[in-house]
Amino acid sequence: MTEPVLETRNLRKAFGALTATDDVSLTLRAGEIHALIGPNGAGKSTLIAQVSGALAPDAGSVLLEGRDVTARDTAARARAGLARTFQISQLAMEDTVLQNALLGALGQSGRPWRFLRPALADRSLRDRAEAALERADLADFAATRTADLSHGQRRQLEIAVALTLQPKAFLMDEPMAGLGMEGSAALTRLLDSLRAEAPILLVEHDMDAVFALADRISVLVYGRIIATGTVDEIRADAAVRDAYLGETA
Ligand SMILES: Nc1ncnc2c1ncn2[C@@H]1O[C@H](COP(=O)(O)OP(=O)(O)OP(=O)(O)O)[C@@H](O)[C@H]1O
Repeated sequence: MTEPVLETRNLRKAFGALTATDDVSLTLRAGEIHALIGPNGAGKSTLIAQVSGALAPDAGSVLLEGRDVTARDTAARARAGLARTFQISQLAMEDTVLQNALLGALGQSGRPWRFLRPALADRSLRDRAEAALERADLADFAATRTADLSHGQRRQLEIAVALTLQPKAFLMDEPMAGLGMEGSAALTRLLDSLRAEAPILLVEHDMDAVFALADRISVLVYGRIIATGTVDEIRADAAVRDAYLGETA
């Protein structure tokens, strides 16, 4: 089997007496959506924070394309191709959709942000930002003020901003949260097609979305992975049903 795009090995993080992630090893392979599910407080956000570099593990490592990035900070991991979308929006609400996408492209080019105005005239940056908007189904909204987008469109814009980094892997923490049926359906379609460009490690409570999208699911309970498998395998797993899925499966 080819090398995973992203891998965690034996990640451990404790907060005082509480072990929030306990010896977590998982892989993200090219072309897949790997969903991470589990009850509230299971350690999902703590795990994502260690993968992104926001939180240093007590033990274990994170590998991107086989390279150990555990010592690198979030900015260095982002430059290396790890794209994260956030639970709390990082978008500049008064700027247009295109300006937000340009900020992403500009961030990757390493130029200082105060050069946004010249950047609007920079053909290569503009092309990259416009291509990302097109990819996220937002080409028609380039000139729209970001605050005027629907909730779901803002999520699409966050993904467009991440796409300007030309990522090797996505980390997504509850992208469906707060979306209505229409927004969830649009985002599900987008994620479904994105996996071909870069695999997605997806933390998500919306089980309809997880079951529709995931190639593999890992179930985290009290900081430990109790099962990893396909949708069918996870739905049929007695321990998972007891610990988490209950009647929803
Ligand atoms: N900075 C911190 N200091 C102390 N305890 C923390 C800290 N961050 C998280 N925890 C604890 O670690 C455990 C795991 O939390 P985490 O937020 O990772 O879970 P989660 O699976 O993401 O939950 P949710 O689904 O509610 O987002 C929880 O018991 C939480 O209270």
